[in-house]
Amino acid sequence: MPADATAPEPTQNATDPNEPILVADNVVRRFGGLTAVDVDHVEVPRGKITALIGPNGAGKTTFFNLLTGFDQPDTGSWTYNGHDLAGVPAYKVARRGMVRTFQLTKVLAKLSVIENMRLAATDQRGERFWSAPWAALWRSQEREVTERAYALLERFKLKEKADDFAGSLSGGQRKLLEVARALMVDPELVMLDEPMAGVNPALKQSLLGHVKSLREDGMTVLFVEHDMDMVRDISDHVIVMAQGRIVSEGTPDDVMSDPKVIDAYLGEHHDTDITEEREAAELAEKIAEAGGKSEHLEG
Ligand SMILES: Nc1ncnc2c1ncn2[C@@H]1O[C@H](COP(=O)(O)OP(=O)(O)OP(=O)(O)O)[C@@H](O)[C@H]1O
Repeated sequence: MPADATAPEPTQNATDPNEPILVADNVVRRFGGLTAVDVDHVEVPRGKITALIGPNGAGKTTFFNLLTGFDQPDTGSWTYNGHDLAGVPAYKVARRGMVRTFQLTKVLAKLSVIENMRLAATDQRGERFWSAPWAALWRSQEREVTERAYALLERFKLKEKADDFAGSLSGGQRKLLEVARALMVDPELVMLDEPMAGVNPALKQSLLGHVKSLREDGMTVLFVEHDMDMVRDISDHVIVMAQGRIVSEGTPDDVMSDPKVIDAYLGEHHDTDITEEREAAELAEKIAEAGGKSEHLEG
């Protein structure tokens, strides 16, 4: 047992600010006859906010799951800070400083907010934390975890809710809690899965501010999102997936004016019902509008 069992695994040495933090090559994931992910090459720039967008079923969540060790690809490799991550289990990926958020589950909803925070630290430290035989060491580690948890709850304006059940929080507050939980391990790369889903307009601005503050604190953010306003507002870089592949990349303005992106949103729905087709058309319109809006602002 090493002296400091709770210390994050050593972060890797390739931290040149100009080097991408994450690089993936030839990552393929099939479900039976369906190829959900087929990414030839993609890079996530360090210290920036990158959005991963695409129509429903494009493979975004599956790709997230693969990168973070929650699923295994059929083929492919990817590196984080220059080190191979293929085959590394999710808790070790988190220990190395790459964490992702999830929707809260029922079990977590029945725990208090502070318990959720504390659990995030222990989850990601792995079982050996709890099997440590030294009670004194435990206690001091627990104290540190609790202090960190309260400090983060304060930052995310959730301190008053510390003893409430997580299930009693609003959708937006749960999203804040998810981000706060992710920060328990002091990550370098934070991956957010649809942070705006279920968030009311009042909390949206606050959440946007928090995501931007992660970048100000030197973290890299990669997020999956359908909310095009958020994508346009805060992304430095946008990666677009459709049918498992990367179809476009660039600044928000670049991708939102890329005909391949509009096609991707419309094309997915040629054979589907009229409601889905209308939704896709509206989304494509929103992308076009958002692109136009930013051109207008810049002009
Ligand atoms: N466990 C699974 N078994 C079978 N098919 C799956 C599984 N997970 C995902 N898929 C399929 O893989 C494709 C990609 O799904 P995925 O959820 O990654 O897309 P997405 O871009 O995240 O979509 P959304 O924006 O709707 O969340 C879809 O066709 C989906 O039905």
